[in-house]
Amino acid sequence: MTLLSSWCYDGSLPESYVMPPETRPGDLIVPMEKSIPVIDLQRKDRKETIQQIMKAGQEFGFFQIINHGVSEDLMDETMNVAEEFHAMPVLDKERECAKDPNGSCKLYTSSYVYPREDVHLWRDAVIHPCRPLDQHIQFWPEKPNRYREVVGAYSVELWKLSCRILELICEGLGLSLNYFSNDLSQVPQIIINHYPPCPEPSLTLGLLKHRDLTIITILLQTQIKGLQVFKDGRWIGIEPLPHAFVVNIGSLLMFISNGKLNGAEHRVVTNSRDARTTVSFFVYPSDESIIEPAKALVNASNPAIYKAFKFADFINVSIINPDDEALKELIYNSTA
Ligand SMILES: O=C(O)CCC(=O)C(=O)O
Ligand SMILES: [Fe+2]
Repeated sequence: MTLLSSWCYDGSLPESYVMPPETRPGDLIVPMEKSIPVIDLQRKDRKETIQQIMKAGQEFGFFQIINHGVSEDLMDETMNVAEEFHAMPVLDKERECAKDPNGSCKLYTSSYVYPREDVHLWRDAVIHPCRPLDQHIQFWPEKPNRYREVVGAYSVELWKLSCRILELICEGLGLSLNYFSNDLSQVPQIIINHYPPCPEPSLTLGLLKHRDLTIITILLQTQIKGLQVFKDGRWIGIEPLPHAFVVNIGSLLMFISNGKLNGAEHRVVTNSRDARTTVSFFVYPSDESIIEPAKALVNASNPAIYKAFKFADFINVSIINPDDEALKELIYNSTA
């Protein structure tokens, strides 16, 4: 396998990474002043916290959380292990990700569909399931040495944090607090993204404009900028805050909330100086889960914007056999 991190340091930007003008990042300096809300989860007033989350979820689809209860040491250790993983030689990374005969741990460059891409993305990634931990941890990398110990502890904490955030969102939406405690949130995955320094950051991207195909995503980043959110027709940079998490609403929660929460579009720009590593916690449903606007949010004056569909069918038309028309047909309720 050719990973970006194994060849990119001495090269110029190959043609296959040059994006068409309309998708290029263009301005690398984007405003931070209107950046996304920062929400303190330790505030005493639960109602206030919920209101802040709902407002941020509607306006930006993104917010940062501080005082979230995950230890700073664990966050730092997780980032260290993530950076060490991507710094290993390609053959080591391949070996460490090949422990599951069913391929649950995936190492790839650009996107899942590299061979089908017109233009490649400037990132490498590893993704694996993390729950229940004892069913998956034996297939995770054993190098760097502390990978399993640290990422295992991290995924347990992030699971708890995701449940807490989803409960606050349920309360904000007026859904029962356990709305997501069934199949809808039971298959989280850890993804470690790595964006090496890029020779031509203005011509390519680490990730194209997208919505996460998740319920929510919780992102750990460092002080190195790169993530941008699309709001009101322009890009806004997400300012790195030490030991904060960036939380975003995924498309599935946009469907379930019948559009009340915004699954915001975002992208990743690269830079020529620093490698950037991020760790995302993707909250996913099981393949068989039915995604649909919550019944409590739909009535005669708020008809369902979206149809009910199986998560696996959504993944199929979004990623496996991407087809825009089939996707629209699957998700939109034409009678609304
Ligand atoms: O690396 C980042 O800043 C964002 C990653 C992301 O958007 C994703 O993994 O879906
Ligand atoms: Fe994303």
